Amino acid sequence: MDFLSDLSDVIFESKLPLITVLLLTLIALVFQLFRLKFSPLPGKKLPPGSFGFPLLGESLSFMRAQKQDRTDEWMQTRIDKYGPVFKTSLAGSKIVVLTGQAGNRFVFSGDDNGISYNQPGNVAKILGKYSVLEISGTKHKLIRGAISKFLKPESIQRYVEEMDSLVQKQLFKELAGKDSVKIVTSMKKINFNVSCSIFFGLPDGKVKDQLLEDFETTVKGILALPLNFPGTVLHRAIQARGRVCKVLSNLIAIRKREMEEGIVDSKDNMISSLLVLRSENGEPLMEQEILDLFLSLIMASNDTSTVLLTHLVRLMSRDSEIYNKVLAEQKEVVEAKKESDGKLTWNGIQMMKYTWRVAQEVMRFTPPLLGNFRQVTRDIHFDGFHIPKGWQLLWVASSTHMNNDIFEDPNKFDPSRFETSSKAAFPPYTYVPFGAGPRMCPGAEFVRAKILLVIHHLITKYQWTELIPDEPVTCDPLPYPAMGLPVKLYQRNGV
Ligand code: HEM
Repeated sequence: MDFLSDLSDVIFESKLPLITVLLLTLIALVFQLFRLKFSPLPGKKLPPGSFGFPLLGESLSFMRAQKQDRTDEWMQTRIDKYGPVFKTSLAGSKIVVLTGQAGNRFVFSGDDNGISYNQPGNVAKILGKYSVLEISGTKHKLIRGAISKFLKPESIQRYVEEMDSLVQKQLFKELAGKDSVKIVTSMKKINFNVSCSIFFGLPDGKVKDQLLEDFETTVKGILALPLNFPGTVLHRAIQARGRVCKVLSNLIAIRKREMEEGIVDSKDNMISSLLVLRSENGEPLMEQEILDLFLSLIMASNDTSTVLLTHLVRLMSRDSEIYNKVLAEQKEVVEAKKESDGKLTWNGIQMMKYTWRVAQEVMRFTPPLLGNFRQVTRDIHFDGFHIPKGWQLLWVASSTHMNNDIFEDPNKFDPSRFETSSKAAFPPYTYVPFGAGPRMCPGAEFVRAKILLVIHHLITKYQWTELIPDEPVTCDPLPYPAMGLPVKLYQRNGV
């Protein structure tokens, strides 16, 4: 029986005391007998799979796999055993994992098909009920439209020079004069500072530094136990959320004033563009809606971009051929900048084709987000299986990224598979680091520009080597090097 294999996992690989294991065994046996006798859904064909232990489900083995960066293996074992659609139970929820092109297509197909985007756990408590991850229907369309307008290539072209000077300044602040740094910490700060300046027009200084600290505390609440009283992680997170909202609320008041005085245009930053937004009935957004939206934007953009940058830096310290090819391309951009007064323009970004292919291949191997959840809002069917209302769906990027029917020789790191000529080779819904469909990441172009600017300035000024060879990666829940990727820096001359 499935639960027996889970049990042996727990006994042999976990550090639970024997008495706990025996107690769990007993509960599991009683539960299994109960389940066989009183099946809750007679006659309905549920997806195959195991709910594991009562209460614990398969959470222990999943968490262990995450810690050891073996989540793909955890998924693959179940795909081999049950097929591309299987059920499991994680963190107290019944979940159907959908993998492969058809599974992805089903999840990504929309919000009105019995599948809603609302996120499980503490997400709504932390990001607020108006966060972009919670809203749906016309409100989602309205707000998503406004964010996308600000993040689309035409808009980025307007602020790319500002973004470039922000990246240079932040990189200098983080790296200048140091002979070693932790890449994760530095990249997180650079990402946060650049995004906050571009999105909200927030200047550097103590307020911004405190905002990052409070924001980090806020994010920790997402995975915390749902216990909200003084001393708990969730309580601290909710307090920190209050402080973040206060800073953002002050900024909103300043932007409102500036707009009234005609000092800024509604296109100048995201706050201004949301302040002029009107619903079908001509109603403006409430301040709480704007605040929740901002929190979800910072949340969605910061760690994901940091993971991508971190893995790019790590790869380039390990693979000198890729490092040299990226450097050669970036030297061409330095030459081209001479034609535009030393400024990095949108055209300069377009020249960084090879560098972006490397980033794309990094995201194929290590998608910054494993995948994402959906809620089932009414009984639905997929691939002949019944999925009851109240369960959750989980789509998983790596199950198509590492499939050799889709990607030739998937374990080979090969950026050339993203050359335009071979693009048609990937069927839709198979390369999905940014998701797909109406909820696809609206920040993909913004992140491309930001990542390329950081790599441009980093590689043309520095070389680096890892200080901890073979540092393991651990997913908590995003895949970061366990010790934060400390590197030794060498200043480069003459580029
Ligand atoms: C490498 C960096 C990034 C990756 C890999 C990434 C990936 C994703 C993924 C997988 C989703 C969920 C799609 C789904 O479940 O269907 C998502 C949603 C989202 N992302 Fe990103 N993202 C990145 C950077 C950003 C940035 C920089 C921003 C903002 C500027 C951003 C804003 C959002 C928003 C607002 C959503 C929710 C969209 C909606 O519900 O309509 N992301 N992202």
